[in-house]
Amino acid sequence: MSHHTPPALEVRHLTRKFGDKTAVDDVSFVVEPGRMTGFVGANGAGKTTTMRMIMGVLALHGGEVLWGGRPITAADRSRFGYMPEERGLYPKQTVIDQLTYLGQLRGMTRRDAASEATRMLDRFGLGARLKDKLESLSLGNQQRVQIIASLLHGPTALVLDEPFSGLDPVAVDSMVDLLRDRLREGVPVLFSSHQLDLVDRLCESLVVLSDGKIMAAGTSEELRARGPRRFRIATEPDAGWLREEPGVHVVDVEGPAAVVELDDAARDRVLTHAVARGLREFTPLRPTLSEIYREVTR
Ligand SMILES: Nc1ncnc2c1ncn2[C@@H]1O[C@H](COP(=O)(O)OP(=O)(O)OP(=O)(O)O)[C@@H](O)[C@H]1O
Repeated sequence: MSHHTPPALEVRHLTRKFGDKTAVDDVSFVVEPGRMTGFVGANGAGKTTTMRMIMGVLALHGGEVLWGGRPITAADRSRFGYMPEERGLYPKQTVIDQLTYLGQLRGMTRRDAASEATRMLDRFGLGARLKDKLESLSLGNQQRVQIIASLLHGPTALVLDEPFSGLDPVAVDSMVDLLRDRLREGVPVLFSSHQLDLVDRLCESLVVLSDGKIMAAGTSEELRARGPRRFRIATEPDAGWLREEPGVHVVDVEGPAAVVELDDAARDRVLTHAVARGLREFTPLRPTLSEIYREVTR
């Protein structure tokens, strides 16, 4: 096989209505290869609907889905890994039979599917539960099996609807390990989540949806560069004077230290004044993705 850039997953002007309501409204974003992209937004923002359209289980009312720059095909989608919101496994079947069967549906041989499923179950701490029925597992463990089902066939892209919900921190970490294997091979990963702290820790890119519309989309760096810049400024004996400075929004001040938002025009002037007042510190702060999320959905 020739070495080529792995494909990106892209949606352009995606639109979906339910009756009078536009659940997804002209949504465009790119999930870059090898990148964990977090998909966040309040309940009902349209994340599940968007993911269903990407996977072709829900018809598009406008826009398109592209894979590697071309309109996506059913064959492309069949190589994706998808974890739908409704978890569709069979409670009465054993874990290993189920995963083997799902692997075969995805074109694996019985033997490959069984050995890969066993390997992944081991990594997920479920090696001893192979022959147990799914319904005898805790919900968190059922969730792990569901995750393995979406990863078993070495998918070319991953679309995961709330994959971490209900997982304990250890399970989250082992899942992230499994995902990183795929990311290293250039697989784009889109996952929705309500857990902003997790998104913060895991994602290089973020897509923020609100009421069906894109509020922000891009890499963490791009999004951080967009908002107002925050600085920590310390001057002796106190930093209260910053409240009087034009172009400065004081977020917090305590004795000699303050956290402020500055526009570029104010920065040099504030620095000059700070030096005149006994400068101790003038440090740019990196907002977390959670802060960016709150900023763009405010
Ligand atoms: N089959 C449907 N019929 C009618 N309305 C629907 C249907 N599916 C979704 N909707 C509506 O579309 C909007 C978006 O729903 P969606 O499930 O995509 O949001 P979400 O961001 O995934 O929310 P959550 O975080 O709660 O899962 C909601 O207002 C929802 O009620």
